[in-house]
Amino acid sequence: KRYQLAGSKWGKKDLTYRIVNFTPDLPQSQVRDAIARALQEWSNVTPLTFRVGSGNNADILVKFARGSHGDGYPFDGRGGTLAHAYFPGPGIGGDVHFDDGERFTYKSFTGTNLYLVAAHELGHSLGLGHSDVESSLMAPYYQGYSAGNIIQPDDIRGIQRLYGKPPSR
Ligand SMILES: CC(C)C[C@H](CC(=O)NO)C(=O)N[C@H]1Cc2cn(c3ccccc23)CCCCCCNC1=O
Ligand SMILES: [Ca+2]
Ligand SMILES: [Zn+2]
Ligand SMILES: [Zn+2]
Repeated sequence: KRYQLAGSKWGKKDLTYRIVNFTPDLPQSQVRDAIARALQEWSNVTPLTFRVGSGNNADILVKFARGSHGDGYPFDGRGGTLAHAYFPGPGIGGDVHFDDGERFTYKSFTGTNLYLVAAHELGHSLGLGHSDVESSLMAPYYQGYSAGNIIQPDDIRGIQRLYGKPPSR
C-alpha cells in the first residue's frame, strides 16, 4: 500500500509556473493564493522552489477548461473528473487542467476546494502517480477538505523518494 512514481521527474529544483486563465467561481486573488498554497505544500517537504514564470515557457501551466480543450482528454461537466495533470516533461509536461464545469470553492469545507484539487494535481506535475492509501492526497478520489495538513506521510515518502528532503537550515 503506497505511492506510485510516474517514471519522470524534473531535472532541476527551481521550477516556474503560470496561471494561464481563471475560473469565474472565485476572485483571481483567491485562485492565485490557492495555487501558491498548494505548491507550498510540496516545497515544504522537498528542496523544490516555485516562482511565477513569464510567458509560455513556464514549466507548469495552470488552466481552467470545459469539455474538449485540445489535449484528447475532454472534461465531463460538473462532477465526475475534477481535473487532470501531466507528469514532468517538456511542453504540456507538468501542466494542470481544472474542469471548469465544477463549482470551485476556497477555504471552504463544502464544494470542490480548489486548493485541495490543485495540491493533488501538482503531485502529478512533480512525478507522483496515484496512491492506494485512501487517506493520502494522491488517492484517486476527492475526499473533501479537512483542516490541517492535507499532505500525508505516504505522499511525503513518495515525493522525497524523487527529490529528497528540504535542505536543513
Ligand atoms: C482526486 C481528485 C482531486 C482528482 C481526480 C482525477 C485525477 O486523478 N486527477 O489527477 C478526480 O476527479 N476523481 C474523481 C473520481 C470519481 C468519483 N466519482 C466519479 C464519477 C465519474 C467519473 C469519475 C469519478 C463518483 C462521484 C463523485 C464525483 C466527484 C468527485 N470526483 C472524483 O473523486
Ligand atoms: Ca467534471
Ligand atoms: Zn486537459
Ligand atoms: Zn490524480
